[in-house]
Amino acid sequence: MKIYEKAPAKINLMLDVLHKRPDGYHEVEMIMTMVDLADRLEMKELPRDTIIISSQVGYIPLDEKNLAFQAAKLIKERYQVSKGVYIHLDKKIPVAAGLAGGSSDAAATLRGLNRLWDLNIPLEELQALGAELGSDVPFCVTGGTALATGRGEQLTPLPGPPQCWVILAKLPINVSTAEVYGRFRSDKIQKHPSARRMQEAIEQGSFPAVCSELGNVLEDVTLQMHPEVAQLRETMIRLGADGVLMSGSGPTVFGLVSKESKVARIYNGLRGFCKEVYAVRLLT
Ligand SMILES: C[C@@](CO)(OP(=O)(O)O)[C@H](O)COP(=O)(O)OP(=O)(O)OC[C@H]1O[C@@H](n2ccc(N)nc2=O)[C@H](O)[C@@H]1O
Ligand SMILES: Nc1ncnc2c1ncn2[C@@H]1O[C@H](COP(=O)(O)OP(=O)(O)O)[C@@H](O)[C@H]1O
Repeated sequence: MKIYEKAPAKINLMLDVLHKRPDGYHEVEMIMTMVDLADRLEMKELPRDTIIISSQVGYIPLDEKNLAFQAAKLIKERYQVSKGVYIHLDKKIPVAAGLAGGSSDAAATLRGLNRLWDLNIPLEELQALGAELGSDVPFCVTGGTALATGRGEQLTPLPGPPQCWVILAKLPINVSTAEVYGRFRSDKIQKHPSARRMQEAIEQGSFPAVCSELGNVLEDVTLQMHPEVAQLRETMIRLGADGVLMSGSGPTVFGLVSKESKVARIYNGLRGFCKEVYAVRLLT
């Protein structure tokens, strides 16, 4: 039997870091939502007790470093499954981009193997398994829109933000999430974004309020390391995006745009100096 799962990318509409915890992680407050840019996973049962990963791209690990491999291994061990699985990752989400591509692949693997092997694991249990793989994986298990606290694994579902276009632009720069958190200094923060005000903006369905509440305290860290990301951000504002922010630890910058008539102009303007540009819708 063969099954398919979609693994969409996430963006952080706001991200605040409260403090560093004794376990080395940072306590965060984030509002995350999914966009219609997704990897596609094909999963096929194998009679042998093995996990095989393939992909059409050559720049991700295909061994135990792959998050889909780790998810399959975890579920097999925890639920004593002796069958194997072949997983093909059709990668569409840019890698190490702040869009949680690997985390979403891990979450899709958990959902997919739950179906493939009729394990009937409840969603909350899948999320708890996901938390063992990465801070963003529990959110990716259910998707939608949520307030994430703790190290990102404690989730409160929210309604979807008002529908709009999302223009994503990623320069060919690799950013390590651990390094960005490592360089973060809370005393350097001028203004903290507010989860409460972003939540209100979403609940009111106010697109202008969502745009004005966008904020990410990791942005300054990545922009200082890579000034070209700051230029990209400025260009997106100049081209007329209604709200602009870096997603997660970056380097992807996204622009929210309400009018379809503006999308082509912004997209084409960005393509001038950034090869990877996507114009997608929110997954509400
Ligand atoms: C910044 C965010 C925002 O959504 O996303 P990305 O930019 O990675 O997409 C997340 O907090 C990233 O989540 P994720 O990528 O799953 O991180 P993990 O694998 O759990 O952790 C990678 C490393 O980041 C640091 N880390 C991560 C989460 C957190 N709350 N505090 C941290 O300090 C730790 O150094 C950890 O070793
Ligand atoms: N299935 C996967 N897809 C993409 N990257 C993966 C995957 N599994 C492991 N990785 C590794 O995880 C790292 C972070 O990738 P990714 O999840 O795309 O970043 P981010 O969390 O910044 O969005 C990369 O260095 C990549 O090599």
